[in-house]
Amino acid sequence: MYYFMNKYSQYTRKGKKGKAGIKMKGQQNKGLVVAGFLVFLIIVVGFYFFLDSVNKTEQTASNPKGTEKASTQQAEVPKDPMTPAFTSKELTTLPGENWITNGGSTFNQRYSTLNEINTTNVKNLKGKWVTHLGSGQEFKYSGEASPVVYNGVMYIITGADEVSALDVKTGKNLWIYKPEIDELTTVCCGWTSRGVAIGDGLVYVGLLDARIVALDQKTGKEVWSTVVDDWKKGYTITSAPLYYNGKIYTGISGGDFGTRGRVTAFDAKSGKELWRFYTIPGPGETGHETWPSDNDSWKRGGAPVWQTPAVDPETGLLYFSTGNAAPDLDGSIRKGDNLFAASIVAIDAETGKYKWHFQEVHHDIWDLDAPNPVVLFDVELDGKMRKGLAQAGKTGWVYILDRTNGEPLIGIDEVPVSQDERQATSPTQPIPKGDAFVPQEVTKVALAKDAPKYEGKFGKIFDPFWEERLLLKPAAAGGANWPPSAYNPDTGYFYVVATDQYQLFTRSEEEFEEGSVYLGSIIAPVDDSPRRGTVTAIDVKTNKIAWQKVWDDSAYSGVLTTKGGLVFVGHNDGRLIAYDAKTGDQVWEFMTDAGVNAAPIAYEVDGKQYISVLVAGNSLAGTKHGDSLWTFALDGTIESGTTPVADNQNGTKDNGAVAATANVDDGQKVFEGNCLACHGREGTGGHNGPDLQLSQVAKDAEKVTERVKKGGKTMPAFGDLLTEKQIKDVTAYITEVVAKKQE
Ligand SMILES: O=C(O)c1cc(C(=O)O)c2c(n1)C(=O)C(=O)c1cc(C(=O)O)[nH]c1-2
Repeated sequence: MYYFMNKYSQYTRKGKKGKAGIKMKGQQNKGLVVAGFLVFLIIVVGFYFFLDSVNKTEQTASNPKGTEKASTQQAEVPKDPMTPAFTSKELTTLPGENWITNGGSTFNQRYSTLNEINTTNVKNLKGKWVTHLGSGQEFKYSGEASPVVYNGVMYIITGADEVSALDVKTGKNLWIYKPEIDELTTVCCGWTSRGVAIGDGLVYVGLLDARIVALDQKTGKEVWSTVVDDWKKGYTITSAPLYYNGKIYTGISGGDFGTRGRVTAFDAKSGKELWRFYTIPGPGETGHETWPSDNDSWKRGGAPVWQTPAVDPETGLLYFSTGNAAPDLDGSIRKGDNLFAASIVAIDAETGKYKWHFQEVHHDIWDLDAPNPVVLFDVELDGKMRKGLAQAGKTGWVYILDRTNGEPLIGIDEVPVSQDERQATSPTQPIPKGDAFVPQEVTKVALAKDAPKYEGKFGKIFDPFWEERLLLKPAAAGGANWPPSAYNPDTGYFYVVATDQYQLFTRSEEEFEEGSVYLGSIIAPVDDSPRRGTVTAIDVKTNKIAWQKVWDDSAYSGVLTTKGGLVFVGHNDGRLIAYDAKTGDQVWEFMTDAGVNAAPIAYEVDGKQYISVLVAGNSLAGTKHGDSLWTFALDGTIESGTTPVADNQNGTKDNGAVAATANVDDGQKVFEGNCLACHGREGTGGHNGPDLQLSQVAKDAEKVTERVKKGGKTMPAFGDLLTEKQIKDVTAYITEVVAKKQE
């Protein structure tokens, strides 16, 4: 690429020739001395500026793996961090030195071939560096991204959609990209991003305002920007894009806003759209007949794709899983199976043409869809190597398929599933043989009567005035939600983090209005019911559980597994934990400074293995927020639990003067920054949070203030996050504006 080329490139190449010519070592060759001097100069001028100067094309040709060492200097010559147009082989190779896609490779296995850190020595693992990314501490931001690393530079995105390039040796920030994003009012599930893609000298980012942008890898400046759809209609991007074969693939979120899901391919160099595959087929396309209602329900039928797809160059297919049909919780106005919602789908990676699908829940009305990324693996079954694909559903089941044709690798039966009689039109559900990793329950209750297993009082955080409701498990949050699973070829186990919790459902009528939440009914957490998390190893040959850890909180981070026989998972309480991949025995833990709600990665620097993870909390999991990128190594010196909490760099905790009177407009801003993700716009219900317009608590200022300060079981306490003035303002907004709307 042109703009990486400059005067230093020739010298660099000469230096490399010198290195390559080890036979020349010791010669008082003038050229070599010049080359050596230049290498020295380059090192002194600094890692980044040196790399700025390298001609990528020539480097790739002369040093494809970037592994040569300087013969004229003790210090190593830094490798070229400018990413080439990665070949499909590079992208499918399981990660070792680098971690170049969101899921480690286009197989999404999140398995590192490094084993320097292993079951024997992991007890010595300590923090090497911690970098505060300077954004993302506000409650509305969730830190869900895995970093990518290429030749010494890491790229990481925060919940504020700010991208940082970090020097992996020191954690030093090389540049930071702060996108210009409008004041968004329709972000369905909070401000978050699950990562970026890299390749061909660019960093590719999906933004919450439904744009996809490419950044210059060395400066962080925007090179191109393409609007995927209109955020005002509810479209948004939270997933990491995928770079493959000169293309960028991205899905789109917004299933709860009556959008039409899709995967779109763009030209990686220009950002030009190449094709789009709608996850709700239009007239004449395969699957359109599964939307028989003659009310155009398919046009706003959801089925978003908010995970990074996987690709297998051998099958030539792009694989991804899909979200809920819309409206999520009212099937009566969208009869039929509603393809391709709650499904695993395979399309031609080059043309975007449909190949096969597997629907996990037909005509889903519970929001038990399929947001967990698909994982590809090869496994020997009955003496034959098979091309497998696994996906962990919100249903609490793992679906294991043959990725060449979408047929189950292990049996899956169609069985009737309990659905509400008014809404169901197709009451069957594919249930895999094997073990579900969270118990299944869909229980109908009338008011607070006879809820099996759950003995608590309903509606602790809101008043029980609904006439009819259902108690469900798993809840809409899962089962397995977005936190990515991993596959370890050494153990043959598929590792899943999941949540086992109840949820209340009640029916309400809802008209479609463009750009507004379109759920169809209401779901809400059950404040005093038990919530557990599970970390589960599933044997892909049998679909049976090999081991399982049960936590007393949700497990909401994602998984890294390694050749060192380890499984790393983050905990809501701030710990990063390592288990023995084979036995599930806990072998290490380390306390960081906020909720660990993102999947860790592994890579190598100067022959030493590092583990990195974004530690920034999650609004839906209700964990403590932060803005740190933590990196661990065997020679690290930072002790567990010793790093101070980062200063809040976004000013929400200003401890400023408390104004005498509350300001409703200011309260609205506080609400939109902190409450909207769960409670929805104007409090009408979002994800996990009840509809405040129906709430009795929301009418009472004292109770609102108390709830905001102290939180409830599933609602976090904001007492430490907001100032007194902000709490007053938001109380005024809720009681004077939101709750009044019900009258
Ligand atoms: O339907 C959608 O488009 C959509 C998008 C997202 C998202 O993009 O974050 C979530 C969900 N649904 C969802 O159902 C859900 O439980 C969820 C949890 C989270 C999160 O960030 O923790 N996002 C989302």
